[in-house]
Amino acid sequence: MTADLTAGIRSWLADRGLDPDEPNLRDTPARVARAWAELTSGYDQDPAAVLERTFPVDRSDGVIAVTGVPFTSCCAHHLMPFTGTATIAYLPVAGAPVAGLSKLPRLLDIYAHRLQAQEQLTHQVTEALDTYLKTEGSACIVRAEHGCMTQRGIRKPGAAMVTTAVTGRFATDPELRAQLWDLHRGG
Ligand SMILES: Nc1nc2c(ncn2[C@@H]2O[C@H](COP(=O)(O)OP(=O)(O)OP(=O)(O)O)[C@@H](O)[C@H]2O)c(=O)[nH]1
Ligand SMILES: [Zn+2]
Repeated sequence: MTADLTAGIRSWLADRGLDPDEPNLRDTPARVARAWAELTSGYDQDPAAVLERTFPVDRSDGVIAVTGVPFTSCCAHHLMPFTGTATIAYLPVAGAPVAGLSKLPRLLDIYAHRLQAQEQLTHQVTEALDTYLKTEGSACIVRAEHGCMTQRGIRKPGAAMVTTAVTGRFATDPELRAQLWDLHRGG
């Protein structure tokens, strides 16, 4: 599979009228294959394993959030990068064990290292939180710039896509949702 990609890139360079053996291009097919292995490494990782390890806490009945989490992903439509930041939040069932803080960005990174639509990425994060932790709801807000929209096609640098996913009490309680947006804005 990696060999096919390497051969494909080499053939594309040649078709484009370039010399695949010139010094700057000689190792490019192998580099591209390595880069794509990294960009799609999330298919080999299990989100359940990330949230498996939890910790008991005396009180865990408020919103737990991590904000401003930078990420990079790749759009399934054009295979171009999209980059931005996310807010990830959940409301644990009172008294339930909580996940380690770093596990929320780890969860995002697993899904981001798959070929994505931003809406899907956003929902996959909340689905995983609700599936693998005891929550009364979860939320994810993603803001990102898509290379396929900023560097080619319509070419609108600076235009960002914002997507949200809310479940449980975040979906039904307006006060919680307002609190979520305050947290997202850094309040
Ligand atoms: N909803 C959504 N659309 C995306 C995402 N990433 C890329 N796209 C869009 O995918 C669409 C693909 O549209 P097509 O018409 O098949 O492809 P295209 O001719 O390259 O379209 P243009 O980008 O408009 O030039 C484009 O409108 C992209 O902006 C994403 O994460 N979510
Ligand atoms: Zn795209």
